[in-house]
Amino acid sequence: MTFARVNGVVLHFEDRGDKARPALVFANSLGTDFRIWDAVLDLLGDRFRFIRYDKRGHGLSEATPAPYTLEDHVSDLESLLEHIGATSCAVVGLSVGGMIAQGLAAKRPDLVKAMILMDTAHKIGTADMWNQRIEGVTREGIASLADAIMQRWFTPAYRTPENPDFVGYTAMLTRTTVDGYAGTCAALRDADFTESTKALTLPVLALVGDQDGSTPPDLVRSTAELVKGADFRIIPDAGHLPCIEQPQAVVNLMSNFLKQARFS
Ligand SMILES: O=C(O)CC1=CCC(=O)O1
Repeated sequence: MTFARVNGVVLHFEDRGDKARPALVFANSLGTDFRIWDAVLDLLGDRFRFIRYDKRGHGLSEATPAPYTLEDHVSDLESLLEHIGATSCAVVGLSVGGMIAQGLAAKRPDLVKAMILMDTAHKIGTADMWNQRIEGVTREGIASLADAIMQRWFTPAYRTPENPDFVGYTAMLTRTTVDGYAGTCAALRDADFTESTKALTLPVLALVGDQDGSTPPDLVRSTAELVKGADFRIIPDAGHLPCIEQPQAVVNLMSNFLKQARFS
């Protein structure tokens, strides 16, 4: 396990593989930690340097008091990359992780050379929705929201108590700290990257599960359309976390894109 104090917070991260190889950086969604990328990393093999981390308040990273801003999350990742000496990378961002990717690409075009935006958008949800979520989590705990969240994360076929992976990922969600979860809901509530994402010029691939209940295909398509030349693909039989439900399809699309972007 590796930890570092950067930008005033202790982050848990992994920096795996030959540092001379192209660096792929993975940023997670709300209520998850970096283990959601296990299958994708296994399938990608050893072609890349893999950098993944738990954003503040998630996984084994420190939970500073809520609320957070998207700028906090962006600066955390920027500082972590500086700490480990990564000076050029492609960022793979899922959901709020995709917003972190967009924010970092806008802030540091010298650092982010390509981006894979997975089940994410330039703006996710409404202020009312996030305020209700913050209130629910703070008053009743994350477990009170787990059923509704799981319906957005996974397809009905995956979502059965007989599936040990489903049970495990539910535990991952419910063990997220209240500060981390509510703090990141506040960050999502207050973030709108429409203008900054429109100004991006790097290669972008946008992916989405066909049954994503949080950032549905039309929303992800509208984000891809903001960036000139961005590719948009729908992954069959997946909800909000295709890296878990359909890792091979994700890796096939990622590999083609990274080759075309000359990032492999
Ligand atoms: O909980 C959800 O609806 C899924 C989600 C929204 C933003 C994020 O990162 O995950």
